[in-house]
Amino acid sequence: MNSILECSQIAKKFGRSEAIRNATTAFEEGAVHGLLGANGAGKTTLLHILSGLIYPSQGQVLYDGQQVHDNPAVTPNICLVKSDERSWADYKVKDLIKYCSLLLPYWDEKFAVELLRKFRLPGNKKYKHLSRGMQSMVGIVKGLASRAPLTLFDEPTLGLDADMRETFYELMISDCGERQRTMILSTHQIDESANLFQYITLLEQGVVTSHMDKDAFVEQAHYLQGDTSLLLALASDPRVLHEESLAGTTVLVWYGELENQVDLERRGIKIGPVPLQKLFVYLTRKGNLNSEEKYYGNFS
Ligand SMILES: Nc1ncnc2c1ncn2[C@@H]1O[C@H](COP(=O)(O)OP(=O)(O)OP(=O)(O)O)[C@@H](O)[C@H]1O
Repeated sequence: MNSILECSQIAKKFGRSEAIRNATTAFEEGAVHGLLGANGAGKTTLLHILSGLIYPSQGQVLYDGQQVHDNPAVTPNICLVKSDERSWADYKVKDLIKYCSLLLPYWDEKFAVELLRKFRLPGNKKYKHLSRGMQSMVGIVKGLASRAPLTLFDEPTLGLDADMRETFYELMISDCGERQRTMILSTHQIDESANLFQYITLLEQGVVTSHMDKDAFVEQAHYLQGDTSLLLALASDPRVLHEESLAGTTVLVWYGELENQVDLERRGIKIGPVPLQKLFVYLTRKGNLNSEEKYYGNFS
């Protein structure tokens, strides 16, 4: 698959703190990408940089080989849906939609009206008077009806109920499939959106630690469950992300090649898949443990 968006050696400093550090990655065209990271990992900052909304302190972003920042030839292809649109507060929904239609060159008015009806959004209400979930819906209408070739959603399902989240996922899949749009979506609702993603980008403390095919990413992880005396011999391997033992049985979470799978199974160890959300949690915890001293050292 071709890459439509590439960023190389991106850094972003706010004062003395570094929100993004040396981020280099590329996003495949026509795919749905999941941007995952713990609170404060830098997802919003990275999405704002990728969309051209804010400048990196260092590095560059290329869309289809062209500079994103300060480039009017590229900007119309990109739509960013922020998680929090503070500047929309005093505008009515119908005026915001009108504004989007003027701003976004690929705007599909018919689709926008269909979405407004589907989400039952009241055109005459001001954005600030909408519930949190309804505010998210306005963002979703903007992002989907923009029909922008590259659409970035920052936590688009905040406050949405389960039915509306499912509706959004279905709309997203069908639009991406039919129109070859590229979408990058940051979310903390990993389990339920896991099926959407073809690629996963992992951000840890401002660093892109992984960008890979979602299935390949998940297939690298295994639960190993069985006799403690057998499994504890493996526990010191750096590929072990997590370990817990109870009453003679141990569970290890293994991330990486499992060379001796057949032998382990022969010795009674049960081996199973790790869901994406769990894998994310174990990877994040391990990353945090490794850097704990650096981050909390100032308080001791
Ligand atoms: N305008 C700003 N000024 C100062 N620091 C900022 C600013 N924006 C972000 N940061 C800092 O940059 C880091 C990354 O923040 P960011 O909002 O990008 O993370 P995130 O992954 O989106 O977090 P969350 O999942 O909690 O929304 C945080 O430490 C945050 O405090």
